[in-house]
Amino acid sequence: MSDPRAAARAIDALRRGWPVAIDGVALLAVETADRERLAAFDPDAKAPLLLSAGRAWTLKLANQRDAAVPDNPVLVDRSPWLDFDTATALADPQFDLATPLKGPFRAIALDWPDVAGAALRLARIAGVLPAFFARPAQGEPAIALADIDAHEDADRLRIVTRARLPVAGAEDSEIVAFRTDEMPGEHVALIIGQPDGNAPLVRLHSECLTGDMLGSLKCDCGPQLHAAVHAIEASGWGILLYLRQEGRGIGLINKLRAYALQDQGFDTVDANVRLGFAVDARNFKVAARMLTLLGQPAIRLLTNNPDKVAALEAAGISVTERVPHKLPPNPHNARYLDTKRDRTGHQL
Ligand SMILES: Nc1nc2c(ncn2[C@@H]2O[C@H](COP(=O)(O)OP(=O)(O)OP(=O)(O)O)[C@@H](O)[C@H]2O)c(=O)[nH]1
Ligand SMILES: [Zn+2]
Repeated sequence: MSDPRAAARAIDALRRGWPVAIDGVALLAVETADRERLAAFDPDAKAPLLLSAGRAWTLKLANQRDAAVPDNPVLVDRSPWLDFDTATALADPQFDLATPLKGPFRAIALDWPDVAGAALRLARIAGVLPAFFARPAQGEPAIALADIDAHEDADRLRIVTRARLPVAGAEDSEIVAFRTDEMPGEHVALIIGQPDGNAPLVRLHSECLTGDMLGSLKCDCGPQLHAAVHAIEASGWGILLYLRQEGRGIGLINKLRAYALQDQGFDTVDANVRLGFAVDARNFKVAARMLTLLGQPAIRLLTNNPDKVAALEAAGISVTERVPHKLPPNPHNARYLDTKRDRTGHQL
């Protein structure tokens, strides 16, 4: 039996700088550790460092091993000069340009690739940098791989409450709130208008605190959010899903780290890779589950992103039409939109 609460406890531990054990491997997150915690975790200074494929590639470590499988995590041998500060420099890309790294570093065989992948996933869910010291477990709070799967299982989402919610531009609207017992973010659906027998016009909007709330001009999220409400209202009826998948699923802090890298000149794709994350870490099964709970197996989708169509179709939702959702660029987001068109397949 998998236990999603075990994953919730592990995520909490990572954020507090406490070690966790996944299937017999003890892991200490570099970001939330410090010298004392590292010394307590690994008194002999032998524990190697686990890095994501993207981070290892950025540091030119990935090609030393597994060149054929560039998505694989990499284990870095614990040389005497790989102390806590150096590990931080390996984990955190913000200083890559300013501080040429010490070395040399050596990638060593990773006998537990599934555990490594699970650890990096946990880091993403916890919103910390994907880098860990690793050694055999010695009684740390344990989780199994299946616990992490259970934690992210979209089928655990359920409707908790619903209420009328008139919004600007769509007064005949109802909000429906969804959650699982363990996951912190509550997703919501705004049902705009009344079902009229036609497939609803649906928008999947991923949370963007900077764009949705602060009026950031770096992206197109704020204008897209408001334009979606108007487009759905004008279409007769439909559903806006507001998904708590900030920063394409890497969380606010890591998105802002990606922004800091963009300040150094990297684009939105390379910034995610340098941090050690997937370019898009969102799980659109969440959206499919919400539509299923709302009784909508066939929809028209408002998006420029063919991946969203494919992900919904793969999760059993029939997308009968893709409706473009383009907003005019501004001087601050023009490069971002160009990158989406040129590198992530957006139809812009
Ligand atoms: N990691 C990261 N996330 C970003 C960045 N800019 C915007 N986001 C997030 O991207 C999400 C919005 O996704 P977009 O890629 O803009 O658009 P999309 O939803 O994939 O596609 P459309 O449906 O066509 O709009 C939100 O969660 C934003 O917080 C960035 O530079 N880095
Ligand atoms: Zn945004």
